[in-house]
This record gives sequence, C-alpha cells and structure tokens, in this order.
Amino acid sequence: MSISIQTRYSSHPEDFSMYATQEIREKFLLEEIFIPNQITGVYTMEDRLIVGGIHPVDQPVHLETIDQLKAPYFLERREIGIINVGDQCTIEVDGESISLGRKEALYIGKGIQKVIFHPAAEGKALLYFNSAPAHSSYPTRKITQEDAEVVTLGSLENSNHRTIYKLLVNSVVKTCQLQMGMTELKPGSVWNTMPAHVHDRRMEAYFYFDLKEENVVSHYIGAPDETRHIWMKNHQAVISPVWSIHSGAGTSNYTFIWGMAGENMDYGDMDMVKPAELR
Ligand SMILES: O=C(O)C(=O)C[C@H](O)C(=O)CO
Ligand SMILES: [Zn+2]
Repeated sequence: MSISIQTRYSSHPEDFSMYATQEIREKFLLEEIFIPNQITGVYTMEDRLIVGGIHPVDQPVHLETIDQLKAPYFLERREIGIINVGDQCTIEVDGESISLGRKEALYIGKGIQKVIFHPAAEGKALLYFNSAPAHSSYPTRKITQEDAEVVTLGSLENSNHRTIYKLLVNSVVKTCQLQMGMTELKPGSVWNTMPAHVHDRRMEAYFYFDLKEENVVSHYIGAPDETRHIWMKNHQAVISPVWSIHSGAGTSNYTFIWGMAGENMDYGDMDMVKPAELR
C-alpha cells in the first residue's frame, strides 16, 4: 500500500483545556506528510476531512481507497482539492493528464475512479490535499493564481500584511463543501489571521510552507478565552476544530494553505475576536 491515513477523533473544548503540550501535538499536529512514494495523512472526525501529502519520487503514486471509507475507490463519495507546493508534475484523472505547477490547485469531484500522481520531471512533486465527503459530482478543474479571488489584508505596521488567494471557493469553482486557498505573508509580516476568528459552521486545517529550515511558526489553537500554542515547522499541518481559533506568528514570513469543510460555504462567515479579548 502506498497510502497511510491515520484516524483521529474529535475533542471537546473543555477536555482540550486540560491537555499538556504532547497531547495537543498528538491530537492536532501532522508532523510529517511528505514521505517518498506515499500518500500520508489523517482522517479527522472534525467534519470527516482527510488532510495529507502526496510525494511521488521515482514511481507513480495511486490514490487507493482506504479502510476507513469502506468504498471501492477513494472518491466514490468524496471530493478532493490538491495544491502543489513543489515542482511541476502531472496528475492523471481517469486517463486525462493534467500538469500542475507550483501554487496551482486541482479540484477532483466525486465519482472519479482513477487518480495517479507522477513524479516531477525536474525537482520534487509535493502535493498537499484536503478531501471531504461529497453529495454531488462536479467537474475536475485546475485553478491557477490568476483564476483565484485575491484579497490583500493587514499592514506592515501590524506585522500582518498578507495576500489571500481563494482558490477553491464557490465564486471560482463548484464544490460540495470543500473550500481551500493560500495566504502569502509579505516580507516583514509574521502574523496570519490576526485579528483571529472562529466559525462553528466549519472546521479548518492549516498547512505551513515556504518557511526556511531555521524558522518556525507559533500556531494558536483553542477557544478564544483558552488558547494554547503549537510550535510548527515547514511542511507541517494542523487541525482546527470548529470552536478553535487558528492563527499564527512566525519567526519570518511564510505561506500557508487553509482548507475548510462543514455547514456552509461562505468564506466570509467568521465570528471575529478582538486581539484584546484573547486569553
Ligand atoms: O490570513 C488570514 O486571515 C487567512 O488566511 C484566514 C483563513 O483563510 C481562514 O481562516 C478562513 O476561515
Ligand atoms: Zn478560519
């Protein structure tokens, strides 16, 4: 098997407030998702999102079904969004070859039976993905940064100047419940998602990249009045339950991918938390 997906159950916010550092890391952090010639990740019971990485090095990697799905193929009742954080590579979708460049996204809908990820011709293929249960079949679509809905937020004065590329959102592509995009921090800015927010309607996962070896991000998790932090390195992902803020400050600027699933598909539906209200 070239696919390994670990199941993780949900946590209650009152239980979460008792967790020590190691327990928080084991339950929410994905430390290593790029393993050569593997698909590696977590099936979280938070809205049943599957979060992971695909890293074909010297052989093609197939999106095989996993035991958790009890389905003949992975996308029988699911959709998947893939964002390339490595070099250009090819993905075969039921026989059609699609070339995906760095920072481009691919949406593949429910019902597609055969997905094969090929190694990059030059460099490394590093594909980050989120997959959610789906009720309808929508067409496969590649989304480039030019197709994205783009918003710039924050300021250098507040160390949070950043550009949000909304790649898989309903103004750009039709999906059942998945939303994904990418936020790039400008040089000198280190804070993402500050002011912070929660959205009980959707869970979220973050994946940090473009972070140099010696740098780290302190990612904040927890209800707004009971926060904790997780020190994260490049190419690590973190699960944010619906009751949790998801915000971070790095020792440098960086880029991250956000992905959501749940009740609605309204990116702007957020309950904002003023910085001074955080505990
Ligand atoms: O920097 C930001 O702000 C974000 O990227 C926010 C995420 O997109 C998010 O949390 C959406 O709910
Ligand atoms: Zn959010």
